[in-house]
Amino acid sequence: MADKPTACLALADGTVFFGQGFGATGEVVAELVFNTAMTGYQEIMTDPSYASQIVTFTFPHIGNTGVTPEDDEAPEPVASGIIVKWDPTEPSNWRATSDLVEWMERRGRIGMGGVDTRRLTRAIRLQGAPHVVLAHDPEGNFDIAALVARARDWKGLVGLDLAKDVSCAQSYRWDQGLWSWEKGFDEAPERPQGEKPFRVVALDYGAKRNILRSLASTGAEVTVLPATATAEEVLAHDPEGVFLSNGPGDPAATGAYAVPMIQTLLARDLPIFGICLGHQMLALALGAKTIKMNHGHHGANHPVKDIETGKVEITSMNHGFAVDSQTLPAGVKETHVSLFDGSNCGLRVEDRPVFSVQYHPEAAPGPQDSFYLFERFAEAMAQRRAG
Ligand SMILES: NC(=O)CC[C@H](N)C(=O)O
Repeated sequence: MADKPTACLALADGTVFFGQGFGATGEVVAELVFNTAMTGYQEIMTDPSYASQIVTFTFPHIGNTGVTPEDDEAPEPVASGIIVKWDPTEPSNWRATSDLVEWMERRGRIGMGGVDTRRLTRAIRLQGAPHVVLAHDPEGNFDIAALVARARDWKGLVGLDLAKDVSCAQSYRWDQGLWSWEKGFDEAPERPQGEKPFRVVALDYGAKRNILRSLASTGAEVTVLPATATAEEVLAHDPEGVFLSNGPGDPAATGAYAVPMIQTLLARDLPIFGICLGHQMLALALGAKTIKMNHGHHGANHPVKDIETGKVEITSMNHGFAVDSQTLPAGVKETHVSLFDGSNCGLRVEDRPVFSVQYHPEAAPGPQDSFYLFERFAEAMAQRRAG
């Protein structure tokens, strides 16, 4: 590390970490979380669910595969910043079109290297995801007291509705490729001759692209609607299935629009599938409650048990809120639990094709054990078609 630190991370409790800044300069206030994935930093940074969060990576080598537009989960990085063990290295990857530092600089995202990320991760685990300010100044001038005060004054994610901010402005038809566990990118799904694709409406609360690709690859024609779309607007597309996406912020803060919209849809006989924020909002619409977790789950190696089959899936995770399984009403079954802490990871409505999971079956990055959930959704639509 050079002599004078050029980046500074101030926690609301007064703890300060110094390091070398890279990417954009300036300062940003956010919640700090740690992510344990070994690869996929670009997908993580562009996952819209990371709005108002800074990610510290526990894996030490971040940046060494560069960046490529193919790996963007959204048009821009959404995470407010990143903290890494050491400065990103020169990329060594035939797919790379740019390096991480330049990419972050052009897109206004602050990075800090040279940090003891193990110590930082322990601090997050002990005190819960802290409110922080990350500052990068090439001159190394920091007003520490002011940074700590700003972190302390920030209200945090509880009660914060961010889904409608990161959602698309207008509805559109997904036509940007496919992805499937068996075929990888961009191979057309094989559908029986003459069979029409399923009409799926996907509500965009901050949807990752690989979710939309995965839906399309199971034979769906996906129409994406903005977060604030009403039930009437959804039903005007005559959907055969409705998908509720992942997204940032507090699920309970979407009560003004998403939850009542989902309740109206639940009165119809429609397959509904939700992921992450979509799972939490579906639970709220069914009458359950959500809670803020201590430090959440962020990584690509989280074991989850399917209670009904006993099978364990290794999953990709990114959430700081969770459904309180004690509050699931009669007729709603818990289907999956985290083997790390027993928290709720899935639900289904008994005798109806309505289900959701807390984790990310589309991976990006992560293991692909859970892709079967997209097939389950397609199967539910096929059954509905068959009458
Ligand atoms: N990935 C997501 O959809 C995250 C959902 C929600 N914002 C949470 O942190 O729990």
